[in-house]
Amino acid sequence: MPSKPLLLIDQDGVLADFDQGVRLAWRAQYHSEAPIGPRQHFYLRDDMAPQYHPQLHDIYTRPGFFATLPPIAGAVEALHTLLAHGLDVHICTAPISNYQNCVAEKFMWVEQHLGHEWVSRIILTKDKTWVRGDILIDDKPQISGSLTPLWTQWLYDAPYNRQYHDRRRVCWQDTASWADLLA
Ligand SMILES: Nc1ncnc2c1ncn2[C@H]1C[C@H](O)[C@@H](COP(=O)(O)O)O1
Ligand SMILES: [Mg+2]
Repeated sequence: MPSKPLLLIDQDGVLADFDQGVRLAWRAQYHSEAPIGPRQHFYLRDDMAPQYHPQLHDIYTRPGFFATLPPIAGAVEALHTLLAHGLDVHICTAPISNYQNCVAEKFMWVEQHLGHEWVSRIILTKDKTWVRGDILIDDKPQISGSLTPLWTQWLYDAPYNRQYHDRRRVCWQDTASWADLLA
């Protein structure tokens, strides 16, 4: 690992809690728990029966969904710590194809939770393999794209990726899992 690696940090599932946002929105609208089975797949719809897919889609495409996602525990503090230690930290995030609310709201989320100076650290792309970096911290177990990535992925821990043991695993609250970035 280079002494000061260029870090790419995913947003949904690493900084902003997409799953919890869906659960909260579902509860608020339907006054019941979201009908999500055990989390085994990256995409939430793959852990939900098909009859609920339209309601799920409606939730995550509506205005306000991405802007109001709760932060993942420890994420905001971790990013400030990494920057304070001199690392070159960027937020590398893919918008959904129904981009109308998602794109602006991802920027709003970063400004609200990390501060305005972090907005210029956002890299928005549908294909993360085009982005240069040393390490990409991302919860998605299979990141596809048209290039061979220059970065190495560290898998951000989530229930739906625990069957993967081929990569380093990170969790903000487990400070030992990323402490060597600060060395
Ligand atoms: N768990 C998820 N289910 C459905 N859609 C998801 C999930 N996590 C993220 N997404 C969406 C929302 C994001 O804008 C894009 C890309 O996510 P990323 O964290 O940048 O890979 O997919
Ligand atoms: Mg993600």
